[in-house]
Amino acid sequence: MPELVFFSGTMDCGKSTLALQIAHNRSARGLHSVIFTREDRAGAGKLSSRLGLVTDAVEAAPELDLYAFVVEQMSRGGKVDYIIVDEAQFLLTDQIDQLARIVDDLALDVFAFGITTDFRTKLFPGSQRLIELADRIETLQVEAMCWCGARATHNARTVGGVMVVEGEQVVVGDVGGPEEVVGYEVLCRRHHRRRMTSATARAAVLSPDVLPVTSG
Ligand SMILES: Nc1ncnc2c1ncn2[C@@H]1O[C@H](COP(=O)(O)OP(=O)(O)O)[C@@H](O)[C@H]1O
Ligand SMILES: Cc1cn([C@H]2C[C@H](O)[C@@H](COP(=O)(O)O)O2)c(=O)[nH]c1=O
Repeated sequence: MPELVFFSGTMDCGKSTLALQIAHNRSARGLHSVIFTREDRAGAGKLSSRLGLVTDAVEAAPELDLYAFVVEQMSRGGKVDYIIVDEAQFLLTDQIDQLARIVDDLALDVFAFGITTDFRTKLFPGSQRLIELADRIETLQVEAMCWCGARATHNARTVGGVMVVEGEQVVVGDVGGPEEVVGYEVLCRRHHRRRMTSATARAAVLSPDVLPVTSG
């Protein structure tokens, strides 16, 4: 049975790498994919992994009907065996419904990859719809780690290394960049709740505790 599978995890846990591996293994056996992505860091129409691999993809802009796009490809004689979608959290809920229709009406597997929650721990609409519709949800096995060594489960947005909780839901960016710019850091829930990034934890260790001064 064809399936809609949602591979989810934090940022930097290997989702795009796995998407590229699935595409590689299947294309080595003569299977043809349509690869959709949206707002990849490498630019429009690219699916890139931090391991340095990159492939061309179809930019799933908000106005693109993914079901109609695949039907069009097939009706022109294009061979389509399965679909890959990266950065699926950025898709509109209607576009996730179109993916489910691709599975059900065109009998194609759809492998969607994305983060579930934003920097405020709220579900992205695209991810919420995937959780609602997917046949299967897979958590990636390579654990991203918090600075404390625990499994990272949440994505923090940082400015100058300090976690922020205000701002637009979508700001394309990366982990591990220079601290002065807007970036991201993956944290365990405990440290996300305490807004403790690696930079603020370091600063806390360096500054001696200030004892309360009592008079008299
Ligand atoms: N220099 C490196 N050597 C080995 N593995 C790396 C290196 N840089 C990144 N990675 C691996 O790549 C993963 C990120 O892969 P990527 O597919 O870009 O993640 P995602 O799409 O989930 O954000 C990291 O978790 C790490 O396992
Ligand atoms: C948490 C969070 C992330 N983003 C952006 C940042 C990146 O461009 C992508 C995630 O890509 P990855 O391949 O999984 O690292 O999402 C965002 O726009 N808003 C957020 O809250």
